[in-house]
Amino acid sequence: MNKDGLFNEEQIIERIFSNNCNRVKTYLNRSKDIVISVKNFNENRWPVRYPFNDLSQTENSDLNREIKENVQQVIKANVIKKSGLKRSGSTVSELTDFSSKLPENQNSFSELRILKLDYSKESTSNLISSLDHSAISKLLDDSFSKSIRHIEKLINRVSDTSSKILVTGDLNAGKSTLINALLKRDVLPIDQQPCTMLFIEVVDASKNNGKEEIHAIPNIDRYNLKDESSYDLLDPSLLEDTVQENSNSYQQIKIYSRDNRGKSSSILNNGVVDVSLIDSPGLNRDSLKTTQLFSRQEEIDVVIFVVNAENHFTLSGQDFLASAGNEKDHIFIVVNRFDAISRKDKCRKLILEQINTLSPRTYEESDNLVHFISAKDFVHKDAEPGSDFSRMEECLRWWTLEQRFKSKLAPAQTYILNLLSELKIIAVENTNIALNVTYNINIALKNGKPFYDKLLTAKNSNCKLSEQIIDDACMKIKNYTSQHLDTIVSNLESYECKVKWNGIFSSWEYAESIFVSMAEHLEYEVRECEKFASSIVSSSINSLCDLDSQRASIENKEDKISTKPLYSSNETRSQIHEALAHVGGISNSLDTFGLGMSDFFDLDWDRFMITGSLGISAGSIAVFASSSSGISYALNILKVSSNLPTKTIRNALIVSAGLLSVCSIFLMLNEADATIRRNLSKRIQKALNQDNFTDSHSSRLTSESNRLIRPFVWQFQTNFLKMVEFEERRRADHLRSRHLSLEAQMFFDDLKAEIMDLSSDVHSISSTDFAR
Ligand SMILES: Nc1nc2c(ncn2[C@@H]2O[C@H](COP(=O)(O)OP(=O)(O)OP(=O)(O)O)[C@@H](O)[C@H]2O)c(=O)[nH]1
Repeated sequence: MNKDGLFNEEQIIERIFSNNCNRVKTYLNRSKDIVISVKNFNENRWPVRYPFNDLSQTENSDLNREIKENVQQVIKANVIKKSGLKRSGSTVSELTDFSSKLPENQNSFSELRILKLDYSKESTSNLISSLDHSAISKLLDDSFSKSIRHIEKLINRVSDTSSKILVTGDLNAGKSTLINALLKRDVLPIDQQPCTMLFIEVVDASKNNGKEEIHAIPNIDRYNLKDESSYDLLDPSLLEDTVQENSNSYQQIKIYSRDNRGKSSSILNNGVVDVSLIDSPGLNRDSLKTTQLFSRQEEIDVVIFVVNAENHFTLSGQDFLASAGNEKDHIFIVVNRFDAISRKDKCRKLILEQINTLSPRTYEESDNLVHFISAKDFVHKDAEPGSDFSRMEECLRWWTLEQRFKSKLAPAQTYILNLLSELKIIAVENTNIALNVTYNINIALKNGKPFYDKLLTAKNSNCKLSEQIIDDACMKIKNYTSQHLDTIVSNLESYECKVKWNGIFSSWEYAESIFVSMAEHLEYEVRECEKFASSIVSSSINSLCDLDSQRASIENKEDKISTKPLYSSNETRSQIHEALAHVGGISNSLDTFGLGMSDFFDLDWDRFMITGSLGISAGSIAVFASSSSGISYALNILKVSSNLPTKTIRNALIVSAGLLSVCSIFLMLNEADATIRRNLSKRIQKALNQDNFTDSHSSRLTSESNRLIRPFVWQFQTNFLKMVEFEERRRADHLRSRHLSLEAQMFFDDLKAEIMDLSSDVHSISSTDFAR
C-alpha cells in the first residue's frame, strides 16, 4: 500500500490474481473430484461407454423416446427410494433438455481431445468401436488417470508464481536474436546456419545468488541448482559449440544472466513476476514433436512464435500452432526479419490472414499479439519509443505481467471447460445407454417370465413324477418277488420233480436228486423274479428317458446349459441284467444243506421210547414209526395190550399188533418216495424261512433296482434343475444389470447437473477478471 493507504497498481494485480487463483484452484479440485468419481464408477460399478456415435442422432431417435417413457416410472421409483441421490431437476425429461445444451461442435467421439482413447495400437477408430465394453472402459480409465494427473499439475501451476516464455518458430527465423534483443545482450549464439540444437533457458541471475553461470544439464529431471553433480559448468566461450553440436548429449542449458535494465523495462525481473526465456531448436520434422511437447509443459505460460517474414508459416509452424491451440488459444507472434521485406503491407496482410486461420483468437487480438519487427537491429541499441520493436516489448511486458493471469489461469479454465464438456458428452451417452439397457432388460424379464413360470411348474411336477416312477418300480418289484417266492416256497412239496423212484435201496440218490431239483426250481423262480425286475427297471428308465426328451425339447440349445440328455442303450440293458443277476447260491441255507435220516422216515421219538420195552421187533417197528395211521394204530394196540388181564388175549393182541406192524412197514416202504419229497420240502421250507429267503431276494431286487434307476432320476432332476438355475441366473443377471443401469442413469444424471453447476461457475470467471 502507498502512503495514502491505497494499493498500487501491481498490488491490485496481485490481489485480483490471488483471488482468481483461489477460485480456479477450487474449480480444478472440483473437476478432479468429478473425474475421480467417474473413474471410480467406471472401475467399480458400470463400464463407462465411449461416445462413438453422433449424440444428436441418438438423442432424437424414436426408440429413445419410447425407452424414456418406459423407464420413467422405474427411475422415479428409484429416485424416491434413493432420495439421497436425487438432485433437483434431474428427471428423465431433462435428459433431452440437457443434450440440447451440448456444445455444437462436440457431438462425436473424434472430437474428444482430453478424454480421447489412446488407440495408438489400433489403426482406425472402427477397430476401437469393435472393442468390448471392458476394454474401452480400461482405455477410458487411462484417460481419466491422465486427466487427474494433468489437473494436479494445473493446480501446482496455478500456485506457482514464476513464468516461463518459450520462444519457438521456424529454423533461422531469428529466435536467438530476438531473445538477445529483449535482453539487450549477446547472451545466445547467433548463426546464419541453423544452430540451436538444444533448449536454452535464460534465467535471471538472482536465482543463482546473482552469479552469471552456464549450466549444461544431462538430465533435466535430476537438475538441482544446489547439486553440482547434476550439471556441467560451461565456459561462455564453449556455449556456441555446445549448442550447435551437443556432442555431450545435454538435455538442456540454463544461462543465469543479469538483466541490468531497470525493473520497468526488464523482461527477466520486473519486480512482480520471475520470468525466464527459453530458446528452442528451429521447428522441422525432427524437432516439431519435441517442441510441441515442451510447449505443453505446465510451466510454459507464454509462447512467442517467431516467423520469418520472408517464408511466412512453414508446414511445421502451422502444425505447431494448430496443436498449441488446444491449451494456449492466444499465441504471441513475432514476424521477424521484416526489414528484408520490400512490400511490407502485402506481407503483413498475407501473414495476418494465415494467423486468422491458424489461431483465430490470436488474430482477434492481433494489435497486441502480432508484431512485425527486425530483431537484429535492436540487440545493442534501444528502440525508439513508439517504434514497432518498442511496442512489441511493451506488449510482451504487458502480456507477461498483466496477462500472465490469462497465461496461467486461462489454460486451466480452458482445460476445465473442455474437460467438463467432454464429460457431459460421456454422461449423455451413458445415460442413453443405461436407458436402453434398462428398457431391454425390462422387455427381456417380461418376455421371459411365462417361460420361467412354466419351467418351474414343469420342474416340480416332473421331479415328483420321476420319484413316482422309481417308487412304483420298487413297489412292483418288491410285491411281485415276495408274493411269487412265497407261493413257490409254500408249494414246494407239490412241485413236480421229474426224478424217478428206483426203490427203497436208491432212497439216498433219490433224495439227492429231489433236493437238486427243488433247488433248481427255486433258482429258476428267483431268475424269473430277476427278469421281472429287469423289465420293470428297463421300462422305468425308458419312461425317464421319454420324460427327459420332452424336457430337452424345451431347452434352448444356444444357452449351452450343461445338461446331459438321458438315454438307454444296449449297454444299459446288459448292465441292468448283470446288476440284478444273483451271484452265488440263492440261499445260504441251501448251500450248506445236507441230507439226514429224518428226510427218509417220519420219526416220532416219544413213541419210540414208549414202545422200546416191547422187544426188538416192536423196537424195530418203533424206529420206523411215523404218523402213518397203520403204525399209530399198531402202537396204540401195544399200549392197550399191556393192560389186559389174560395171557391168551395178550398173545392174540401181540400177534395182531405184529401183523399190523408188518402191514405198516409194508405201507411205509411203499410210500417212501412221497415221504422223502415231503420231508425234504418241509426241511427246505424251514431252512429258507429261517434264512429269510423271500425277503432277502425281494429286498435285494428292490434295492438293486432302485440303485439302477436312481442315477437316471437324479440326472433327469439335475437336468431340470440346471435349466431352472440357468434361467434364474439369467434373471438374476438381468436384475443386477437393471439395478446397475438404473444406478448409472442416476449417477450420470447427477453428474450432468454437477457439470452444469461447475461449468457456469468456471464461465463466471470472465477473461476481464484476469486483467487489471
Ligand atoms: N535481416 C535480418 N536478419 C536477421 C534478423 N534477425 C536475425 N537475423 C539473422 O538470421 C540468422 C539466424 O538468426 P538466429 O537468431 O540464429 O535464428 P534462430 O531462429 O535462433 O536459428 P535456429 O535456432 O538455428 O533455428 C542470423 O544470421 C541472424 O543474423 C532480422 O531481424 N533481420
